[in-house]
Amino acid sequence: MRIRKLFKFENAHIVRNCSSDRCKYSIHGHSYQIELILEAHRLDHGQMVYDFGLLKSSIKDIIDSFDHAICFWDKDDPDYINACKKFSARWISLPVSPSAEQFSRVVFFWAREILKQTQMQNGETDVKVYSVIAHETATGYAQCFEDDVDNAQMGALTLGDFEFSEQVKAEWHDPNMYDKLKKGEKFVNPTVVLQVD
Ligand SMILES: Nc1nc2c(c(=O)[nH]1)N=C([C@H](O)[C@H](O)COP(=O)(O)OP(=O)(O)OP(=O)(O)O)CN2
Repeated sequence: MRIRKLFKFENAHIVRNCSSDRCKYSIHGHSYQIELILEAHRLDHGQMVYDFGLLKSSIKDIIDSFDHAICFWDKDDPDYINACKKFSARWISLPVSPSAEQFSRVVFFWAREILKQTQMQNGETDVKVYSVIAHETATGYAQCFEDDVDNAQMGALTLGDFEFSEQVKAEWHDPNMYDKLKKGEKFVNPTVVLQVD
């Protein structure tokens, strides 16, 4: 059984070395839509794969890091990186170039790591990320599966290789969320989700 939750954000980037001229030399933005697809072979006590409300804390926060932010590949020109950091309060440094393909890998990777460290409270036993679809435009998307996340040719993804600006971190429900993730600390699910907007 699979469920799907949609997340949206506005983000700016340059994707170096691609074929599209406008894309590789000019900062431009997209209204992204991210489809997070979870799979389980058993239902929880609420007869759900995973309560949608539980996706509105750490997983939503980390995806929302991209919103109204500029993200850049950490191998880009240092002058460009410094300018991004100087003129945008919200930025994310990525170990991979910000193509739609890499957005789908990065979101899959983060969601997988958070779920792995989540202490479930309502009988969820084998819920995992099945796929992530990153819609970059109304006409183009990239879809990632688990073997893509772990494919070294596509670029290694490790938690320590991402960096978030102070403003991004300050807007999370828990500004220490990413440090907790890196340290392998547990994310304890609430027994009741009070706010569902
Ligand atoms: N496989 C990929 N191809 C392209 C990516 C990408 O991430 N993965 N990204 C871009 C650019 O970011 C570009 O802005 C989007 O390209 P494109 O789909 O050509 O955008 P348009 O709005 O012009 O598309 P229309 O279908 O003409 O509306 C380029 N390629």
